[in-house]
This record gives sequence, structure tokens and C-alpha cells, in this order.
Amino acid sequence: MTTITDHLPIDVQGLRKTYGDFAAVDHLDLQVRPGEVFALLGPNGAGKTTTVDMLCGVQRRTGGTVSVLGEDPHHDSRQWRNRLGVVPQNTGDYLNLTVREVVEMFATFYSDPIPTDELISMVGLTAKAGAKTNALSGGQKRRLDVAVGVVGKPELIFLDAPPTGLDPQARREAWDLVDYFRELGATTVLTTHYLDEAETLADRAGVIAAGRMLAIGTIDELGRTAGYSANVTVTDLEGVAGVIPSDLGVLEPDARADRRGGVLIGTDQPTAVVERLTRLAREQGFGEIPGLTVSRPTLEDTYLRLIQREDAQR
Ligand SMILES: Nc1ncnc2c1ncn2[C@@H]1O[C@H](COP(=O)(O)OP(=O)(O)OP(=O)(O)O)[C@@H](O)[C@H]1O
Repeated sequence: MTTITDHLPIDVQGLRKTYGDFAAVDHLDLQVRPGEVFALLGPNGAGKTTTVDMLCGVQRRTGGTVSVLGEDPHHDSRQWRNRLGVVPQNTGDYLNLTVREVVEMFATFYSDPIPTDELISMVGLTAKAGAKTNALSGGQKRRLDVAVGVVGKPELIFLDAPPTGLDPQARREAWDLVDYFRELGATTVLTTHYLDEAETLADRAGVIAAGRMLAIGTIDELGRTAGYSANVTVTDLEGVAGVIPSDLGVLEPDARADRRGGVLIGTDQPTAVVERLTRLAREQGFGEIPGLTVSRPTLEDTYLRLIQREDAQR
């Protein structure tokens, strides 16, 4: 019988990578669905690159089962590899070739590559098509890496974004590329430090820390995983801690609220919290509650909560 998992571009169970006693990836489960953009999030050293490297056959795993486009990456057949597009974290070294020569060279590896000039334009390098790659800026090299990674019209793309390297415009162009491949029906796994990128582009995301998957789901589902459906923030209201009982919500150390000298309350009952705050403000003689906001948690809130919780448990 055919099941949905037969068609998952990525199906990973119990993935492990150890270096001596240290587990860089620790029993990780991951399923990525056809045609989705999946963001892999996590702090430095969480195990994202190691995971991606094992999925595209660059590193051997210590344990677990892995299916990528229906094959075990350990087998690493040429045919299988041609269906993948890999943009690694480190910029490639393309010797003394021009941008066009590099793209043309990589295009010869595939049966139906994207036409060279079209691809060079897609990554915003038309003005540099004749330039030697060693004369490119860091961000331009990165654009070339993207071109090289996707030239074969891959079914599955791994985009391991470095923490820095692309200027805002180049990031937006990379987003356009992700959309372009989404429309072609490709599946993309995006490793990123930019939460806005994940929020804008990804259908689902997974948060990794210390080699383990802390939470996985749509951005909305992740919000629920982290606890609360609303954030209430206030500034300069003495006594807040005393009026918010733990069944209404929790006061959180929140970097952004703290910078404004404020307090963040994570809650599922924002109306009740605001009522308490209103009473407190009245008692203190405030007309308005200073700096009151009620908002839906962002991916950043969720992410920080998950990571803080993980750090507290270690
Ligand atoms: N060859 C190695 N030997 C020992 N430890 C390693 C090796 N390669 C990676 N590690 C460790 O494995 C952990 C995971 O590294 P990895 O590069 O996968 O993290 P990451 O989530 O991609 O981080 P970043 O966001 O900084 O790129 C880190 O603690 C790293 O130091």
C-alpha cells in the first residue's frame, strides 16, 4: 500500500551525529512535505548544518534512518544528486573563471538546466556576468553560490544561509528565488538565522537546539507550542507582578520589553490581564495604562521562549 510517507521528500527518524561523546545531532525526527518551504531554525552550534550535510550526503550519519527523495543519502547516486540543489553555508571557490563560465560549467552536469543568462539575471548578477569570480564581493559570491546550487532545476533545495553575507536587497532576491522554485513545485529546506525570513517564506519551521528538535509546525502551531496566544506589554506600571496571578499568564524576561523598561506578559487570556492592569492603573492614578500593547506572539517570541526553556533545562 502507498502511504503519504512514500512521497515525503525528506523523512528522517532518530538522526544522530556524534563526535566522540558529543552529540551534534541527537535523535532528530523530521518530515518535510512535497512542495513546502521548511525553515530550520536554531542558535549557533545547534546542529543545523550538520543535519543538512547528512541529508544531502556530504557527511555520514552515526545513526537513524534517512530518506531523501526516496533514497538513503549514503547511496549517493549521481542520478539522485542531480535532483538536489545544495547551496552550502560556505562560499565556493571557483578559481579564475567568470560568473558566466562558472554557471555554464555547472549547467553541463544537468539534463535540463536553467538557461545561463536567465539564471544570472535571477540572482542579480547580470552586470557581473563577465567578471572574474575572484573580483566579486562576498555577497555577489553568495549570489553565484545560489545560481550554482539551483542551475539544475532541483526538486529539493537545501539553502544553508550563513548568518551574514547578503545585503537586504540580495536577501529579497533570494526570497524571490525561493518563490520561483515553489511555483515550479520544488521543496526547499532553508537554514536561517533570520526569523523574519522564516516567517515570510516558510510554510513550516522546526527549532533545533543542542542537536534536538524542540518544536516543529506552522508558524502558528509553533506559537502555540511555546505556550501563549497573546503578548501583553506595559511600561512603567509598578506592581504588575502582584496583579497577574499565574493562572492568567506569566511575566517574562523579554529583551525588547526590558529595553523599553517594560514588562511582557504571556497569556491566553489577554482581556482578563488587561482588566487587572486597568484596575492597577486606576489605583495608581493613571488615566491610561502606559505603553499598553496586546499582540500575537511573533516567531521571535516563540523562538526565544523555546531556547530560554531549553537553556533553563540544561
Ligand atoms: N568535525 C567536528 N568535530 C567536532 N564537533 C563538531 C564538528 N563539526 C561540528 N561540530 C559541532 O557540532 C555542533 C553543531 O554544529 P553545526 O555546524 O551543525 O551547527 P549550526 O546549527 O549549523 O550552527 P551555525 O548556526 O553557527 O551555523 C557544534 O557544537 C559544532 O561545534
